Amino acid sequence: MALTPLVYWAQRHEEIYLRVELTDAQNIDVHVDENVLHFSAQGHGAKGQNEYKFSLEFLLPVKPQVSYKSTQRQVNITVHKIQRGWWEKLTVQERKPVFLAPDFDHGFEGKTFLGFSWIFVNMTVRLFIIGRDSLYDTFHTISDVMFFCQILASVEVLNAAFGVVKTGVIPTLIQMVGRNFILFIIFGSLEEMHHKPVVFFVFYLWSAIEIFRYPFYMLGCFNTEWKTLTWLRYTVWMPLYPLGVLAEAVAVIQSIPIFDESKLFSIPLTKVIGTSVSFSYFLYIYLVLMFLGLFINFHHLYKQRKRRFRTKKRKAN
Ligand SMILES: CCCCCCCCCCCCC/C=C/C(=O)SCCNC(=O)CCNC(=O)[C@H](O)C(C)(C)COP(=O)(O)OP(=O)(O)OC[C@H]1O[C@@H](n2cnc3c(N)ncnc32)[C@H](O)[C@@H]1OP(=O)(O)O
Repeated sequence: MALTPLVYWAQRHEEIYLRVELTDAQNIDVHVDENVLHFSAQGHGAKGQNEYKFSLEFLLPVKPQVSYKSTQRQVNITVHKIQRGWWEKLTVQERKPVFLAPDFDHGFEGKTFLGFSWIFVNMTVRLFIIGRDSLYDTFHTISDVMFFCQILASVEVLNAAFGVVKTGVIPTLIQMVGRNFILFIIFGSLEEMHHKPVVFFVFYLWSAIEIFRYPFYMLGCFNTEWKTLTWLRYTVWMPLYPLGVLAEAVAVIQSIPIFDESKLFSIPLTKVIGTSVSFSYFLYIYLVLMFLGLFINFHHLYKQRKRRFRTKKRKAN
């Protein structure tokens, strides 16, 4: 007897993603006929090894060509919308089919937002309660969550590279490389940096922008906009980005004598010469790259801001 598998769904403006919970699926047949997706396969699902089937009639027109990929754990199906836009639900039926559920795996923005909010609130509260002393132990109290958030945020580069979101790969890459370099190399590898107040300024400036940016993306996923939030997302970076890069530059400069002394990451030259090239030479080059990166991303964000507010004005007319 054919059973129904569990199906999770998510959407982007141009695509629908279905994740069918079937392990080792075989004899897979997926096709769209008159806007109805038909799926059948043999595999191991919620009711053991069996034949599983389902059909879904989409809310709005989709292209008849579907693509799918079967992994050991699931079958991933991608369907392309004919018209770009956000659907309020997936199917035409009034009631959602029982086997269908939203796929929250696509919502990394939510987790990253929670992480950065925790950082921002925690640092603010500690500053009010402990005062200046809180500047000296930011790394010990915050770094684990910051590592987690930054690793999650690195997904943004993949999203940009695979065209999941409409954003440039280069600005996203600059942002990711820039932050991870400071977090993992400058702060992460040098214990001497952990108690410096600069850690507080870097973490505070990073998280201050993200508490506006991620909710803005999250609302975008639901095709919703809150004007004040949009304004904040496209304005707050103006003072924060240069200040953030300045704080990062201070961290790099403070780390140079430590790298020189410890010889960490220095490149040993041959025994005949008997010396090594200090990592600090790379850091001097990096300082120049930082301001180049700042210029590229400042220009990018300025263009995004103009595009966003120009489109809004045009829509309003
Ligand atoms: C090549 C390597 C070289 C290495 C050199 C290294 C040098 C490094 C130097 C630079 C160091 C910088 C380190 C960083 C410091 C700081 O962060 S300081 C603190 C302040 N920081 C900021 O203000 C920057 C914040 N960051 C950003 O804004 C982004 O990361 C960005 C990449 C710089 C720009 O974002 P972008 O996505 O391009 O712009 P948006 O307008 O926001 O988005 C475009 C559209 O895409 C949609 N979208 C994007 N992401 C998502 C998502 N996750 N989910 C859903 N949708 C998303 C977004 O909604 C937009 O769509 P539309 O609304 O339809 O336009």
